This record gives sequence, C-alpha cells and structure tokens, in this order.
Amino acid sequence: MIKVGIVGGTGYTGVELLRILATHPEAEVSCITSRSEAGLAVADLYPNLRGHYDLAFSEPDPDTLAQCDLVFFATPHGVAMRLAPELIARGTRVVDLSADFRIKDLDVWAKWYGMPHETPEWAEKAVYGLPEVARAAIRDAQLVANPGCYPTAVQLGLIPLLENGLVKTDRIIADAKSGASGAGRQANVGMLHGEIGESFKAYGASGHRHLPEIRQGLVAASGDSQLGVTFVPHLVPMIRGIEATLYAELNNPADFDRLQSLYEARYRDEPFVDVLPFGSHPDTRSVRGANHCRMALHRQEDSNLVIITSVIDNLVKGAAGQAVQNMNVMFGLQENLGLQAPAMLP
Ligand SMILES: NC(=O)C1=CN([C@@H]2O[C@H](COP(=O)(O)OP(=O)(O)OC[C@H]3O[C@@H](n4cnc5c(N)ncnc54)[C@H](OP(=O)(O)O)[C@@H]3O)[C@@H](O)[C@H]2O)C=CC1
Ligand SMILES: CC(=O)N[C@@H](CCC(=O)OP(=O)(O)O)C(=O)O
Repeated sequence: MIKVGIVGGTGYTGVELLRILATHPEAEVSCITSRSEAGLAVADLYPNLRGHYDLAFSEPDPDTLAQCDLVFFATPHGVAMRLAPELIARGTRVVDLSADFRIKDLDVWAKWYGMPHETPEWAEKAVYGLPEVARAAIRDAQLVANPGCYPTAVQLGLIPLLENGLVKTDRIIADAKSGASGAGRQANVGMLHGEIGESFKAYGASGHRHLPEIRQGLVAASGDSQLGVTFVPHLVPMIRGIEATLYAELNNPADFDRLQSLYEARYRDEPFVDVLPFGSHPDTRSVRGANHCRMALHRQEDSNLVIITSVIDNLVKGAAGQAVQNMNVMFGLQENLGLQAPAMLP
C-alpha cells in the first residue's frame, strides 16, 4: 500500500483526489491537510465520502507529511515550492498539482505567477507529468509537476502533428472553454451562479498564465523554439469540463489523408486518450468524472487547416486523475488503477 498525503484537501482538486483514491486498491490516504478546517472529519465536509474515510483534516505538518510515500500538493501556487523540497529530502515523493514546477524558464514563471521562484534547483529537476510524453522520466521522478488543465487538453490534441512536423508552427490557435470548477473553490464574486449562468465569455485574451506552459510543451514536441501559439480561454456556465478547439495549417494538404491513422497510431497504447472517428464532435460530458481525453480531427472544404477538438474533465485528466495516473507510473503500478470509471451521463 502506498501511504498518501494530500496538502490542500478541501479544494476541488483535493476532494477529487479523495474521490478517486477512495477505490484505489494500492493507495491509502493517511494525512489530509486544511488550515481552515483542521479538526473537521472529511466526511462532515464532503458527505459523498461518508463511509470511505475515517480521517480528519489537519494543519500541514512537515513531520507527518514526511511519513508518507507520496504527497500530492493541491494548493495555490507558491505553497509546494516552499514545502516540497523538504519532504523530498526526507524521502517522500511529490506530485504537485499547482504550477510551481511546471515551467523551466524561471523568469517566465516569475512574470506569470507574480513572485520569484524560491527553489530553482527543484524547478529544474521536476519532471513535467504528461504521461503520454514523459512516462519513462516520471517513473523515476522524485518530483512531478502535474500539468495544468488547459495545457493538457491543448498539448494532447496537437502533439501528433508537431512531433511529425506536419504543420506550420508560427500560427497555431487554441480556443478553449472551461467550466467554473477550474477556478477552484475559494469565494469569488465573478464565479457566482448569478454572474456566470446563462452567459459565456472569453477571458485572458491578451495573456493567460497557461500560455507559456502550452508553448513550452509545443516547442518540445516540435523542436521549433520559434513556435507561435495563440491561446484564448473562455468561461462557460457548466461546472466541469474543458473543450479545446485547435487550429493548425498543414504544410502539405495531401497529409490530410493520413492524419486519422497517424493519431490513432500515436495514441493506440495510451489508456486515457481516445481518438474518435474523423469528423466526430466529442462533448465534455463524455469525459465527465473520467480520466480520458477524447479528441477528433476535422477538415473544412478547400482548407489546409486541420481542426482538432479535444475534451477533458478539468478536475480529472486536467488535475487529480492525471496526478493519480502519475502516481501509478511512479510506483510501477498498472497505469489505470483507480481510474477505470467511465464518464457520468447525463
Ligand atoms: N480546479 C482545477 O480545475 C485545477 C486546479 N489546478 C491547480 O491545483 C491547485 C489546487 O486547485 P483547487 O483545488 O482548484 O484550489 P482550491 O482553491 O479549491 O483549494 C486550495 C486548497 O489549498 C489549501 N491551501 C490554501 N493555501 C494554503 C497554504 N498556504 N498552505 C497550505 N494549504 C493551503 C486550501 O485549504 P486551507 O486554506 O484550509 O488550508 C484548499 O484546501 C491550484 O494550484 C490550481 O491552480 C490544476 C489543474 C486544474
Ligand atoms: C475557469 C478558470 O478560471 N480556470 C483557471 C485555470 C485552471 C487552473 O487552476 O490551472 P492552474 O493549475 O495552472 O492554475 C484559470 O483560468 O485561471
């Protein structure tokens, strides 16, 4: 049994970790932290977990956390970079769901996250935890930087094109939409039902902190350091889910004929990426509660543009599910342990 700790257990990704780990056959949560709810039983805050956990929230304590084999950080940016290195030094492996260790260029990180990085040596050593790209490195990692939600949907959708040099890399477009749970559980007037219900808007069009993370992944896949990508997120009135519509121009339109088989071959052995038949329109509810990314390819008449639509559940493949997938890889377990549940419909 892997002894697991969770820092930030009251947030949306923390409770999603608890939900997934409740039925994981090889992991046991032994410590879950919250400063605001310390002392409260987990099941008293989250009744869906009644009968699954006989555990109360506690203040984050390095000595207790260091007794775990693995600690998930489901905390705001800036927390893991201060606490994780001490745990790693004491032999505990870490999966960080925040962005503290995702970006290798620390000037870029400081600009987008509004603070200097305090543990640059660990930002360098951390493995960016997209298993479909970095499985071998994740297996041996002490510290895994779990990818952001939008970057997961966007990178998985574009990587096969970029790895094979099939598209122009100067004007890729990622038009993405997210449900409100992406913003976390903390009180925020802009996220009230009365503010976002029956409405739909873009935000961060002139720059969002996921842009450098997306760009870093696409540059690595293509090998083109000059790659240009436009990313515009949108907030839609639903709770879970991300849909990313991705546009790229083929270098050679004749390649259209082989794209579907190329995508199917790239993801054939991936347990959590599903390439739908050409021209399908995956919807977010087809992945709701599941660790899957479903995608489909499209071509419009007389156009060299390939359009990819990619959907994930932001809290699962975009956060807690991917974090458990990374844990499975790190501990040499079957990669889909605890992650086999299909999506919830309707
Ligand atoms: N929501 C999403 O879809 C996704 C979120 N993420 C990332 O995952 C992380 C968690 O997100 P989410 O669950 O939405 O966030 P929430 O705001 O919902 O929860 C944050 C949690 O962190 C705890 N916390 C806050 N400050 C500290 C601190 N200084 N020290 C220790 N614990 C602290 C809070 O509890 P308390 O204050 O009581 O201690 C709470 O349990 C964030 O970095 C987010 O960007 C990544 C991908 C997707
Ligand atoms: C709808 C919404 O607000 N989504 C969040 C992104 C989700 C997230 O938490 O990503 P990080 O882990 O990289 O911070 C946002 O745009 O800030």
